[in-house]
Order: sequence, then C-alpha cells, then structure tokens
Amino acid sequence: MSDERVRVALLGCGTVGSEVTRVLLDEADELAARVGAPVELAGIAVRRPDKHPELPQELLTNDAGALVESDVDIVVELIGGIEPVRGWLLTALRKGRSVVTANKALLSEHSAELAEAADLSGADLYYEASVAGAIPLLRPLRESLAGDRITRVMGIVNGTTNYILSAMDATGAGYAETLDEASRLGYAEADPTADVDGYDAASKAAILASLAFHTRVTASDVHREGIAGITASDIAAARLLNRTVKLLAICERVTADDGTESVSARVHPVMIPRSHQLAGVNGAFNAVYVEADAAGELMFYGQGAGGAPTASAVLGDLVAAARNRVAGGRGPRESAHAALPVRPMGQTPTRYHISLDVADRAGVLAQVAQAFATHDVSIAAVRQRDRNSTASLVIVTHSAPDAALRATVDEIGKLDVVREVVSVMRVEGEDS
Ligand SMILES: NC(=O)c1ccc[n+]([C@@H]2O[C@H](COP(=O)([O-])OP(=O)(O)OC[C@H]3O[C@@H](n4cnc5c(N)ncnc54)[C@H](O)[C@@H]3O)[C@@H](O)[C@H]2O)c1
Ligand SMILES: N[C@@H](CCO)C(=O)O
Ligand code: NA
Repeated sequence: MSDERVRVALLGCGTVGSEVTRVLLDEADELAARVGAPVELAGIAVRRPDKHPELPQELLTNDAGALVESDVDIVVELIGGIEPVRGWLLTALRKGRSVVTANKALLSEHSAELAEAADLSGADLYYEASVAGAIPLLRPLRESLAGDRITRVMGIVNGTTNYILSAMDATGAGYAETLDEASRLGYAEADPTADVDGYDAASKAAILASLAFHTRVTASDVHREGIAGITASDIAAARLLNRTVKLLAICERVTADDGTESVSARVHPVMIPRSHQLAGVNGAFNAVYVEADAAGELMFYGQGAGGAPTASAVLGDLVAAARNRVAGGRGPRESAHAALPVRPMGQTPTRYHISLDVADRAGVLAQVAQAFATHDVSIAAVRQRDRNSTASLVIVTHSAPDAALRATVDEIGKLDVVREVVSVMRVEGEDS
C-alpha cells in the first residue's frame, strides 16, 4: 500500500453526504485496501457547523470555496444546484483536483465546460450517482458499451414521481400526501417541483443522451412534461386498457430516410401495458433499457434515489478517482465527437391514446375520424362504450409526428360532438 494519502474534500452533508461521510469514517481501512492508499477526509463543508454535533468538529467548515482551494486530491460535491457549486468545481478541476458529483442539474447544463477544465489539468470527472442513483449505468455507457452503437435508452429515472404514480395507481392515494412521503424518505429534490415537473428526469435524459450518442445534449434540448397534470381520469383510462402510467425518459438515435442521424430526448408521462417490464418498477426504484446494435437489449434496475443507495454510486466513483491518483492514469474523458443535431419534439414519431366523451348519435365517429385523416394520423384501435346520451371513445393511434398528433387533439377538442377530452397520453409498448 502507498504511504501517500488521498485527501478528500466533501461539499454538503445532507441526505447523500451524511451517508458518504459515515462510510468514509467507518470503513476507512476497507476503502484504503481497495484504493491502495489511505483515503483521508480532509474537510466537510456544511452550511451551519453548529447543526452537526454528530460529525468530527475539526473537519467542519462553512467555507466550501476555501476547502476546494486547500490541499486536497478529490472534491466530492453533494450540495446540488448550479451556483455557486459550478464555480467551485471549475476551480477544483482547473487546479487538477478530481471531482465526484451527484449533481445532474449542473452536469446537464455545464458538462462541456467542466469536461474541458478536467481535460486541461488531467483531472477526473465522475458522476455515476447523478442518474439512477445506485444503479451502475453511466459507467456501462461510458466504458462497457464504448465499442457498440447505442440506438435507444429508455426508462424510469425519477424515484419521486415513480413513487407518486405507483401509489396513485395502487391505492388511489392523493398526490400531495404521496409527495410529502417521498420527501420524508429522502427521494425528492430540495425543491420537489424539480421532480414533479420533470426537470430532474430531463437533466438525467440529457446526461444519458450525451453519453449514449457521443453528443452534447443539454437539459434545454430535452422535451419535458411532468406529472402535475396527471389526474385520476388518466389513471382510470389507463386501467381500462390494462395499462399503467409511468414518467419515462426516452433518448433515441433517429435515422431519417436520407440516412442522416439526429437525437431525440424527451421526458413525459406514458401509458404502458401492465405486462411491460417497466410497469412492475414501483416506488423509488428506477429501471433503464439500453438498446445497442451488437449487445441487443440490456436492462438496468435498482434503487434510483435515497441516501444510502446514492452514496454507493458516489463511493464507487470516489474509489475509481482515488485509484487513478495512486496508480496514475485517468478515467474516461468526455466523448462528444458525433455532435448529432437534436430533433425537435414536433418531428419525433410518437403514438397517442385519446379518451373522449362524445354525443351518442349518427356521424360522430366519422367526424372524429376525419380530424385524424386531416392530419395524416392513422388510427390503430377504437373502442366505444355507451352511457345514456353520451358515448365514451378510446382511440389509440399508430406512430405519427408528435406535432400532427397534437394538432389532431386540438381539432377534436373543438368539435361540437365532443363533450369532453377525458385523457390524452402517449403510449409505448404493444398490448399482449
Ligand atoms: N437524495 C437523493 O436520492 C439523490 C439521488 C441522486 C442524486 N442526488 C443529488 O445529490 C445532491 C445532494 O442531494 P441530497 O438529497 O443529499 O440534498 P440535501 O438537500 O439533503 O443536502 C444538500 C446539503 O447541502 C448543504 N448546503 C447547501 N449549501 C451549502 C453550502 N454553501 N456549503 C455547504 N453546504 C451547503 C445543505 O445544507 C444540505 O445539507 C444533489 O445534487 C441531488 O440532486 C440526490
Ligand atoms: N429526486 C431524485 C433523486 C435521485 O436522483 C429522484 O426522485 O429520483
Ligand atoms: Na447511477
């Protein structure tokens, strides 16, 4: 074992940081054996040192900037958000300190400048915990699949919304009470609207698309819809079709007829059949499918949120960065050489489920069908149920550009014969 110590600065000691601290202090010998040198916690930046009587007081500081500037080898950032963290991590990387972070908000907007700073100094930048918590997913994309051609990455990447949707589906539980419970369990972001409105999942989709397609994709490139608009009617409509509702991140390599390639990245609620493997992913669990030319279909499943699971991914990165310090060498650099354009959502092929209450009289179905024909949207299935003077129509379309599907829904909503558009949602997967 090397005598040289690997000195670690920890920024933030909340849900994830406290678990990382516990392992660093309690498992120091084990970590040293794995790294090949002692891993020393040089300091912990917290907002209020007096609020942390449980931590070794000599390690605490409220000056994260000074800790980053001090004589450390690796900075582990578990504060979250963009500023002031971005400045601290750029400083760390420029000074040659390796960075380990769980901060998807920052990476999905600023990974290019962080990667460039890391390249200039030869430091490592690791962020496995930023997507799908404990699940090893970024390392497989960056390393194991580096020789393959990935065509699709699709999955459940937000534990908070999955927890809420699972509860709504299973028990009809209310939205607010379920969100409170997700926060209490440590799944939700400091501002849970980041989860509920899909920002967190969109950040993760940007990171996944960037790695899968060797292209810089930022969160603002990702089409984003959250779950705040999901109603009991949507859940009931899904149930009638033997489907359930999940918030999915979908990243695809799209090849046009002329062979040119682009990237589509989106986050939105989706109805999937109950027989679909993602339908059985409940609570704060995440699951991500990866499709690649040679590997075929791969599935990654596990705990996507929570202090201990996320700390597992952080510590794995910390060991990797520490090993590089001891043995020399670097982890994988940013790979963005493909630089594919991002396809706008309107041009992305999707399929819709539309549930309507319509007047129960002759010619209604023809008017509704005409709206689909006008926008060149082909219908895959129609189901009608009568209720007194109203009929309920459930329509599932074939794949069409999302803009055409939206225009169809708008037009249907304006028809006199349509009493109510009960539920509109995209669908994935075939009914068995
Ligand atoms: N909780 C999870 O399940 C989870 C999972 C994956 C990734 N993440 C990410 O991990 C990071 C941390 O998440 P968390 O859940 O532990 O958040 P948290 O809010 O529990 O912890 C963040 C801590 O940082 C502290 N902090 C804020 N400003 C500070 C400053 N200037 N100096 C020092 N400390 C400061 C806060 O007081 C808080 O204790 C975020 O980027 C989050 O997105 C969290
Ligand atoms: N708030 C995030 C934490 C994990 O990144 C979630 O609910 O999935
Ligand atoms: Na992960």
